[in-house]
Amino acid sequence: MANYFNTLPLREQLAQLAQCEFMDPAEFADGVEALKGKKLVIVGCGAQGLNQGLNLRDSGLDVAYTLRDSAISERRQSFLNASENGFTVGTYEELIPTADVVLNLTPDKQHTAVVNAIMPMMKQGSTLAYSHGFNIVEEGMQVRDDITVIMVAPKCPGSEVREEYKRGFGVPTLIAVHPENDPQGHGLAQAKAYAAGTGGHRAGVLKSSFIAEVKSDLMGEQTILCGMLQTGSILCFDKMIEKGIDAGYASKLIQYGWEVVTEALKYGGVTNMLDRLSNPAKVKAFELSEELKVIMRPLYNKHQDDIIDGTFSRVMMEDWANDDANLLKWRAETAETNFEKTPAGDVEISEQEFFDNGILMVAMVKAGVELAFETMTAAGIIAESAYYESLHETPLIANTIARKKLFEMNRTISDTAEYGCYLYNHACLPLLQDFMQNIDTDVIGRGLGERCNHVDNQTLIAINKSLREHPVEIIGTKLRGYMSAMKKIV
Ligand SMILES: NC(=O)C1=CN([C@@H]2O[C@H](COP(=O)(O)OP(=O)(O)OC[C@H]3O[C@@H](n4cnc5c(N)ncnc54)[C@H](OP(=O)(O)O)[C@@H]3O)[C@@H](O)[C@H]2O)C=CC1
Ligand SMILES: CC(=O)[C@](C)(O)C(=O)O
Ligand SMILES: [Mg+2]
Ligand SMILES: [Mg+2]
Repeated sequence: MANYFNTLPLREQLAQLAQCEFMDPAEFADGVEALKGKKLVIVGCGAQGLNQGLNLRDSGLDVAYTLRDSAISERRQSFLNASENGFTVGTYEELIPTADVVLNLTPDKQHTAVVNAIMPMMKQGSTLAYSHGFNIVEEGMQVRDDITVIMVAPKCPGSEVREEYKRGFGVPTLIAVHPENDPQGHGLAQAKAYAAGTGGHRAGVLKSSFIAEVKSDLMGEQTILCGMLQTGSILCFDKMIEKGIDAGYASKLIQYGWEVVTEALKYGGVTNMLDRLSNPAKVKAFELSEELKVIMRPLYNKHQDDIIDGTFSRVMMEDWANDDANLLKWRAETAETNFEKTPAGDVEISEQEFFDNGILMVAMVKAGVELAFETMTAAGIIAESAYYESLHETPLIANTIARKKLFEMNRTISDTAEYGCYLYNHACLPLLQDFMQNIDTDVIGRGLGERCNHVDNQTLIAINKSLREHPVEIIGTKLRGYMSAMKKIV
């Protein structure tokens, strides 16, 4: 198999990257009807598998799980996830031949093996569904001609797919039909029904392509969503300890701070996040963010370039072939960081204090969101897709850090995302060393205090204009307008 994207002429590559159409909520008027009475069999019951299955069942669909024999015989967590939630669990032989739709929710690294194992058992005219296009786009998986191939990709960690559904909302979702596999022409109807079943249609659905989803998802997860939050956590914590801030306070400010400051993003974009600061703090956060964007832009470009030309996938797949040696090593190293090893203190931090004492965190989020958005759109990704993959998903990732720090984030995201997050972290830590030399507790840990309350009007006017006119804010205002059912988290 070869990288599918790299086999296409540039004309087709650009066309596929640009596939992105915001779907009017009216297009989901039929809800899950296209899948009603169909047998949905999910392969894998992990982050996406369990949470999507719970939502699909609550939406009235017939859902069962098929797991590899060892998961069942050893009663592994995936077996417990499915059985303890009352789902039928069976082997491939028992369930795949009965399935109308097989949802492949196993780790990307396992997709080729899994699809090769289940495809011979899939009935004529059935459907194979993915939640990330890696196997099709980066590995070039060839699926039997009679099988419909679709994708329903939540722009969100598995845990929050369920939490937002339970709140009566959902998460932005990209859907696609693989152009090489839509023999009955019902791929889109099934993808729409699947998206409605997960609740994605309440937040917003983009009619995308496997290529557009992969090339944006890999970029968002490696940079702003996971890489920036990991690097920012480590740098901000170590700086506060160096400057004598209480370790428990520093740990809590970061662990919960990302969630608090990015919740402001969710409701009102970067503008609202900075508006939560005092004017002197806003000016400081803007200046730090501009400095960070200059330093980090080459790194964001490199990540996007390596994703587009397949270098990232090739390097990661070499680690897959080496039994995940680097992934496991980097996971263990992350666990040994001071931030991860320091429990959050039993100290009260008000919502506003997270902003006032976390100016650098606000600056990092602003820089990461804008850089990721700018880099994705420069690579041909459409603004709506880039928005969901940068600004909107950041608070959803921050929710996982609030639960159990970087451990929980890296446990909840896919192994693909985790691998890319570590690549970014290893490059960004040294990149920001000089920048961090000039950082003090006024922007992380203690805040500006009252000594600084003068702001030049022209400067503030220019900053407010710049914030409001960034393209991520323009498209964000439009897309958040469709999210009337969005619920508060903090
Ligand atoms: N994690 C996330 O938040 C997101 C993930 N995705 C995509 O969703 C898909 C699933 O990812 P995710 O939910 O993170 O995966 P997880 O690692 O959380 O779960 C994987 C599941 O697959 C099973 N599994 C692992 N290896 C095999 C194998 N060789 N054969 C059969 N089953 C296997 C595991 O069970 P056991 O090992 O017990 O057999 C487990 O149940 C991926 O394509 C990912 O890119 C998309 C958006 C977000
Ligand atoms: C959660 C999500 O959207 C990621 C980061 O893309 C993933 O886990 O692969
Ligand atoms: Mg993603
Ligand atoms: Mg991903």
